Order: sequence, then C-alpha cells, then structure tokens
Amino acid sequence: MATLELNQIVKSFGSVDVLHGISLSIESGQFVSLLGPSGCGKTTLLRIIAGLEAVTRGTLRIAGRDVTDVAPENRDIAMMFQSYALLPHMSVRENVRFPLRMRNRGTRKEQDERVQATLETVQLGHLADRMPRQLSGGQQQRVALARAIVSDPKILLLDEPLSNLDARLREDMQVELIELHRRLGLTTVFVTHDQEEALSLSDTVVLMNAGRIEQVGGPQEIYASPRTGFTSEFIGSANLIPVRVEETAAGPRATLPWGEVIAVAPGSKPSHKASLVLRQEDMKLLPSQTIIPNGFRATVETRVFLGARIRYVLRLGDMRIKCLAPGTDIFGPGDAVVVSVPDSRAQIIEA
Ligand SMILES: Nc1ncnc2c1ncn2[C@@H]1O[C@H](COP(=O)(O)OP(=O)(O)OP(=O)(O)O)[C@@H](O)[C@H]1O
Repeated sequence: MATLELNQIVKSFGSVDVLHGISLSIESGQFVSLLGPSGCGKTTLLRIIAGLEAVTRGTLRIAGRDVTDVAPENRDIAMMFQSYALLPHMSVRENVRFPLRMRNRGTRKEQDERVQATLETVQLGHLADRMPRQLSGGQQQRVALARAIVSDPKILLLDEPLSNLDARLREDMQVELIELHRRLGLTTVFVTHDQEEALSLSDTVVLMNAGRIEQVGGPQEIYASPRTGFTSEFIGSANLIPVRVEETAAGPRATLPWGEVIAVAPGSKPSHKASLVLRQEDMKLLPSQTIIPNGFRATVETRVFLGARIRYVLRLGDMRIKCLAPGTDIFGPGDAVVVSVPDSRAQIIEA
C-alpha cells in the first residue's frame, strides 16, 4: 500500500513558483531519497510532507488519509533536521522521551521502556544518563534519530541529516541508517544533494530539477538508464556528446561530431538529434596503436591524480570530455590514446 501519496503539489512563495505539480507515490517501508541540486525544492517538498509548509495547490495523503490541511503533530510523521538541536539541559533519556511527553503517550513506566528500547536500537542504551554536551557529534546524531523514531511514526523525514558530519563519520552513519531501516522497515524520505549518498541508501531515488521531478527509479535504473541529459549529467557526471544515430545490419551506430562512428547500446533508436551518454568511469584509455572493438581516438589534455583513480580531460576535435581511469593507467598531456567503450555502455538519449 502507498504510505504517502502526493498529488499535483504546487508551491509558490509570493510570485515565485518553487514546486510545479509534484505527483509521487511512496510504498510502505521504502527508503526514498529526494535528490537534486541546491534550490530545486527538496526541502520545501519535505516541509510540505511534514506539514511545516502549506501547499498552494494539490493534495497529500498519508496511509490513505487526506492530511493536506492537518497540523504537523497530527500527521504521524517524524522529522530530523540537518541541525539536530538536542535540548542541552536534558539528558539523552529525557531528550528521547520529549515527543512522548508532548503527546501524552503512555504512562511514565511505558515511556521509560519505550525510550530505553529505542536507545538500544541506535546503540546508545549505555549513554542514557549523559548530557548532550558529553556526546560526540555522531552520538548526538543518533540521539536525534532516536527522538525522531521513538513515537513510532508512519513516515520518517530526514533533511540532509549527515551533512554536518566529517567524511568518515558520515560513511559510518550511512551504514547505520541502512541497518536501522532494514530492522525497523520504517518508510523514510531522505533529502540529499549528494548523488552517491542517494544511490547507496535508497530503494527509490526521486531526482528533482527546478521544482519538477526529472526521473524516479531504483538506484541501478536511474544510474544505468538516465532518461534525460540532466539525469545523466547529475548522476555519475556523464559526458553528453551530440550524435546522429542510424540503424545498420550490425546494430545501431552513432556518428560523433568529429566524424568517427561507434556502436551504441542495442535498442537505441535512429535519430538526427540525439545525445550519447558517456560515463567517466565507463571509458578505458589505451595506447594509440591498440586495436579495440569499439571506441574512438583522442588526445590527453590534462591529468588530475585523485588517489586510486586519475581524471583525464581528453580533446576530440573541438570538444573536451572527462574520463576516470584506475590510477595505474598513466598517460601525460599531449599523448594520443584510443578510448574503448563497450557498446552496452554507450547509451543514447533524445537531445
Ligand atoms: N520561505 C521562503 N520564501 C521564499 N522563497 C523560498 C522560501 N523557502 C524556499 N524558498 C526558495 O525556494 C526554492 C527551493 O528551496 P529549497 O530549500 O526547497 O531547495 P533545496 O532543493 O532544498 O535546496 P538546498 O539543497 O540548497 O537546501 C529556492 O529558490 C529558495 O530560495
């Protein structure tokens, strides 16, 4: 059953339209990411789901109930923000108890049991009597998470919850979030502008662009089958090359702007105005004399070491493309190379 249904949600701030008719259905138990560049409307959409922002038009249902005009506290949702704002004068236990007290949920004893069980869930059972200032950033984050889930909400809303953490802690928390979601099966909507985070955490990625949904799909699908140029550039930072596609006896072929012809993904439709999507990590650079089954020639313009990998900027005619290669493939500026591309990795989208 769909836990959350958004129907043609429009939001304007004064004369500025921020959301242009968002429709989306989220199944019970899913982990969904709202992903997109800064300013595309992710946080506004999350705040509308939470009831912190009114819609201009459209409707919103949670577990089948129309909640468009229902106050936040009566929506059966919990939200955790980027700044997780624990109450500094209350212990961990009292911070987590707070939502239960506000809603008068159960007796003191029942609240105690529920708080303790929730703290165990986020592996903080042993720190219940500490004050927030006595905790590390990651531990404070987990207290905030416990406070969000203690009242057993139907939907958990997370607004960039990991963006204040350093890289290492962030990775640890990502793993914890996945495990927590697996254990509790809580329907979760997660806002992020980080595509890797969205792809690694979610069952479904909702990619937004300027107040509209650009594409919805599983991480694999959205990565492997971008339907628009925006999706392919945003996810996996692909190169987009204008091409003409023709069907031949041997399968579809694309003519590149500098005249070379390569085999492209089976099923690609003939078109005079299409784009070839070449992901940086799908290309392989080889010495110029190598015979390859499919690909084209290029010249290395720039090389940037990134530790385990190297980013090359390649020149082809008057175009430049980027390529990510394992750190052992070493070419220098000015080197002629051949770029090998398996046809299955050469996706075509309508320009
Ligand atoms: N209260 C407001 N009044 C006027 N404009 C607003 C208001 N809140 C948001 N906006 C505008 O709405 C647009 C979407 O903002 P929103 O915060 O939803 O984007 P976002 O995708 O979450 O971006 P970020 O990743 O930077 O947080 C932005 O152009 C923003 O300036």
